[in-house]
Amino acid sequence: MTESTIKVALLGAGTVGSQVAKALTEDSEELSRRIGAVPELIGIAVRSLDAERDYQADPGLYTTDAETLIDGADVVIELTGGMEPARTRILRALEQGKHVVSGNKALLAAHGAELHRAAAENGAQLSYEAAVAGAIPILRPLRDSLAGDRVTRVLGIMNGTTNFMLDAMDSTGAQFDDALTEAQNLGYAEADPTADVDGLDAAAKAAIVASLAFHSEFTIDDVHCQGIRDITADDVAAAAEDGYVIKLLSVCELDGDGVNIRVNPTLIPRSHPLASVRDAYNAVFVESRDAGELMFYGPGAGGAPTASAVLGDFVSLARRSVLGGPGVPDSSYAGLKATSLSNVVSRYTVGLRVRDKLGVLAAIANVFAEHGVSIQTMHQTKHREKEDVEGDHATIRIVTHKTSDESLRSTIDELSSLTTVYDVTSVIQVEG
Ligand SMILES: NC(=O)c1ccc[n+]([C@@H]2O[C@H](COP(=O)([O-])OP(=O)(O)OC[C@H]3O[C@@H](n4cnc5c(N)ncnc54)[C@H](O)[C@@H]3O)[C@@H](O)[C@H]2O)c1
Ligand SMILES: N[C@@H](CCO)C(=O)O
Ligand code: NA
Repeated sequence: MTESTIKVALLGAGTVGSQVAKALTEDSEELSRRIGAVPELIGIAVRSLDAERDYQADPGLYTTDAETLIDGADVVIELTGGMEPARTRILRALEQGKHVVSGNKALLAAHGAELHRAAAENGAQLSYEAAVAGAIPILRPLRDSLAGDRVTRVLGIMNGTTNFMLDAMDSTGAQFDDALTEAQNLGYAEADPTADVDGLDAAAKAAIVASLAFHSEFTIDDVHCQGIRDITADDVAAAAEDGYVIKLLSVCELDGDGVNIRVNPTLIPRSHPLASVRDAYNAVFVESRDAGELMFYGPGAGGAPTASAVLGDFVSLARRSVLGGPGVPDSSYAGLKATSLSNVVSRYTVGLRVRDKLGVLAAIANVFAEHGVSIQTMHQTKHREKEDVEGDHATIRIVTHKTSDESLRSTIDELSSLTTVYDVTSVIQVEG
């Protein structure tokens, strides 16, 4: 019996694309057995034919003509990143009924609805497990395994770069910029790492997760997002002193008739399971009505781990294609809307640099009280030599009881206007 072939076009040969090219080349026989057809890598679209790559495939496979490559394929694997030309190329493939695997969370979080529609209209499959939490299977569990349950909340660490950086700052006292450079060298960061640092990568993932978990359409614009750019070595050290680590947390939860989706740095007690998520690992908790609490943990970034998720999608859709089945479109029947932060309550830690004189603490405590924000602990952590301010000054750290985002914001606004407060050095949520 002659086996059929599945023609694969790979777009991009960077950190992840190289590893996918390697697996498609070296594991072809094993993949054939799993699929029931022979995967044939027919070409790799690149920007430059003679760039250095982590894996060098057959030189004849590289091409700068992505469109012709797509037109001759059965399956297109997009690993170039960014909006264009990735969007146009994926649409071109889907409109011809070709199946697509992508790891492009930025694109999915901006144009997911359009891509899903194109897939459904043309009987094509669109899979993107690699887009969220790297190697960790999280999208397939949300789409398939939990399809009969009701998810109420998803939260976790969904960006490897910032987790790597915060972990390095916590465990070795590394500086922000050095930790970022190392994360880039290890292949964790996006081509433009500001997407990682400013929380946009985690926000894109949160929008994708929320869409699948709550059967609705969310984009990155629905996510309240704060990155880690303002987190200093002092913040990390102060958190450590109090028994906390700082993590960039993503939360998607039912909020009345809608869904609240947010990303922000958060203090986590060292005893909390999320505190032990180190390096570029990710962890995602899913809470649902019937299953209760589920935890997914593993490598959230990096070439080979992410290639694992890409190949999982590829084998899965290729097998379905061999069996003759159409794709299973994502459902967005629920149509839930994103909510504002007004109902979100949390504890916060607030760092202040103040003039060190009689009555300052009382004045600060009074501002919190006026806005109905209850203080749990308040201490003067350090005296510093004067640098940019006149006279003695002190660093104050306050931890609040649970309060609304709105009350906290108005408290911070008023504190900032006090002449005795030089600056508000940090405002970070506290979990647990
Ligand atoms: N690196 C990771 O850990 C990781 C994890 C999950 C998802 N992703 C996603 O996977 C995708 C690829 O990530 P990466 O880390 O491999 O990025 P990368 O920057 O290492 O590789 C992208 C490659 O695509 C090439 N490219 C860009 N535009 C192109 C075009 N128009 N035509 C042909 N080639 C083009 C670039 O030259 C580069 O070689 C991105 O969408 C990224 O968000 C990456
Ligand atoms: N830049 C991303 C890659 C994985 O999606 C991260 O650091 O998590
Ligand atoms: Na994943």
